[in-house]
Amino acid sequence: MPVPTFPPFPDDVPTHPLLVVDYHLLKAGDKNEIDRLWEAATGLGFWYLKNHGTEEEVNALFDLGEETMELPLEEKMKYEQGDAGSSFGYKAAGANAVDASGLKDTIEFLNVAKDDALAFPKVARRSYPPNVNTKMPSVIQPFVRKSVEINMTLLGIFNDKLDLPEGTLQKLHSLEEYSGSEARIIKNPPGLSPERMAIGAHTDFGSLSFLHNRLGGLQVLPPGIEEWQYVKPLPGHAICNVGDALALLSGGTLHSNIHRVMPPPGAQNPLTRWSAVFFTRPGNSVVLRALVDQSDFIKNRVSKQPNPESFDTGVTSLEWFTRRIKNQRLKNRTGPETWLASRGTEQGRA
Ligand SMILES: O=C(O)CCC(=O)C(=O)O
Ligand SMILES: [Fe+2]
Repeated sequence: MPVPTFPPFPDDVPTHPLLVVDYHLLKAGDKNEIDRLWEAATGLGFWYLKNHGTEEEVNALFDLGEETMELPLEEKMKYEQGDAGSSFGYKAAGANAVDASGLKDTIEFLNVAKDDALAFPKVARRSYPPNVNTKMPSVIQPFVRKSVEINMTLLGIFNDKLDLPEGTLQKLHSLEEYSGSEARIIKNPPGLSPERMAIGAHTDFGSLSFLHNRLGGLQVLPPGIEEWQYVKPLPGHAICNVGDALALLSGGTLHSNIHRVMPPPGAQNPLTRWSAVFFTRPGNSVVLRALVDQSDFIKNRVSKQPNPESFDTGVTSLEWFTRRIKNQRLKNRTGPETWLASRGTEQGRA
């Protein structure tokens, strides 16, 4: 399908510029580009990535998303993620809270585990709608493979910069171990008030997110700033960000920034908003603690943090991830404390 054109992103809303990082140059080992990535990842923790070569895979995933979300709700609900804290499968609009008051989210999404994508036609973690299975080899697998390659390249660069023994971060995100890594396709319906939160303020649970969207709506709350600012989508540019797991492993060197999703602003508001993401998360057994024993750089960094003890969570990636997902679900809500129990490294900013 040809890529449609959209009304322009408005020029009268607060917008936060991100550094643009060129994936070709990173692959070629360009020192300036590597330094720019490092600046972005240790600063806001968000950057644009160009020349990532995943355009076709992303367009195909958007088409599959449309096809899937058009299925009757009853059919989609057969593949629902459930209330026990597993992320894989379908999530209906309104199943999660967007804030402590328990206001409902407005997005529906489908998450496909990287373990299922790579094991297909074997079922590793759970089942998916038949149309998704049909497109697993032609759409999901290619998107997952390219996303994994890109995020592993970024992890390799961070590994060097953090002075970790060769391959340390890559091993903690091994493809062989089951993990929470997943591909996600998100739909937010059109015409909602620009003030209506679609996804509440959060930090991402895992290590690296590789995000694609066409319309505005993503907002960040940069450190030291009290106003939410939009991240403008740029054609052909992915938006990448650091999540909690990598922030913890790196002793806070890499920054997991709080963000949320609003309906598209301005002339884009009447349109359905789609986004596609690949989340790279550590293997399920990885304990989320700063890698102080493997890097003096990280050890030194943690010692200078106001709360060094917060960099040893004592829980595994699976436990971290399960707690956060479970407590976002409105079915599990008892009161504002449930929302609080879903929080990550936001440091009280949400
Ligand atoms: O849709 C977006 O632009 C961002 C989605 C997001 O933050 C998430 O799924 O964690
Ligand atoms: Fe996110």
